Amino acid sequence: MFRCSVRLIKGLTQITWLREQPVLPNLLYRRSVPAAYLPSRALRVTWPCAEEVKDFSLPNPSWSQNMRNLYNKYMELSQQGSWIRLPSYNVTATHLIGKAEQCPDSAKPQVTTRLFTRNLDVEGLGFEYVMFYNQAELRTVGIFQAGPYLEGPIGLTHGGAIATIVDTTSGACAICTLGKVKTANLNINYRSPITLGSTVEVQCRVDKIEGRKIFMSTEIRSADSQVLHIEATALFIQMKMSE
Ligand SMILES: CCCCCCCCCC(=O)SCCNC(=O)CCNC(=O)[C@H](O)C(C)(C)COP(=O)(O)OP(=O)(O)OC[C@H]1O[C@@H](n2cnc3c(N)ncnc32)[C@H](O)[C@@H]1OP(=O)(O)O
Repeated sequence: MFRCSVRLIKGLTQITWLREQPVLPNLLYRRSVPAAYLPSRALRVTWPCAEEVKDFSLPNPSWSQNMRNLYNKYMELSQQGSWIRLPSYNVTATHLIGKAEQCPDSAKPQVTTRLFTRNLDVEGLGFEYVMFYNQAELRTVGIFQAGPYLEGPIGLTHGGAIATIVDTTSGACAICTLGKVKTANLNINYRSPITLGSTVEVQCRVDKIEGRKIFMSTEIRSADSQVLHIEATALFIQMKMSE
């Protein structure tokens, strides 16, 4: 599936054409697990292909009412077909292999890495978020609730944690649009602080695509849209076929 996605993507520069491409093959393309991500023998973490693999972008008891309201809004839009909820796991390789696919025996040793934004075992302490992708408009929306372990200034969210959410939400949009990418550049204007525990809406869109470069812009606003917290731009580079 990965080779197929790469073939489809190769040489494409027209946004209009990209709008017609399927989302999930880009997100869930299959590839072998790189040696660098395979485990040391000292640590043991459950392999993500286990049946009970958890999707972290579903509601949990730590979610605020604002978070639930925004989630319900985009779930309703998803049912109408314009948006798709992006599943989220705590090991990056799970996204690459896909939940439904069988683990190759060679990849079964226990993975020791965790996705940075999903590295806490207790719900609500760190990053609580869910992302939706709109394929027709090449946009993602992230609904983000900042937990108490993301503190920077007293009672406020750390700027690095905010940068992480910008990178993650705009990166997810770039991946859904072009396939595997890396962040090359991230610029953030912090307009007003995000209080710990509050819920905000992260709006990302593709500005343009030039060859392997995809330019994104992001705004973070309060749940009621009244307060502008962040304005950001990012550049992602599509990975080469050999990577
Ligand atoms: C599973 C769920 C995940 C959710 C999403 C998470 C997203 C998170 C993504 C990340 O955080 S990635 C980790 C942080 N990023 C890195 O570690 C990247 C480190 N840098 C690199 O690996 C390389 O520099 C990079 C891949 C970005 C580019 O190297 P390449 O060899 O592939 O590209 P090349 O140097 O050939 O440049 C290709 C084009 O991009 C341009 N370019 C590259 N870096 C640039 C830069 N920094 N600024 C502006 N332009 C840049 C370059 O000029 C050129 O333009 P032209 O095609 O017009 O000539």
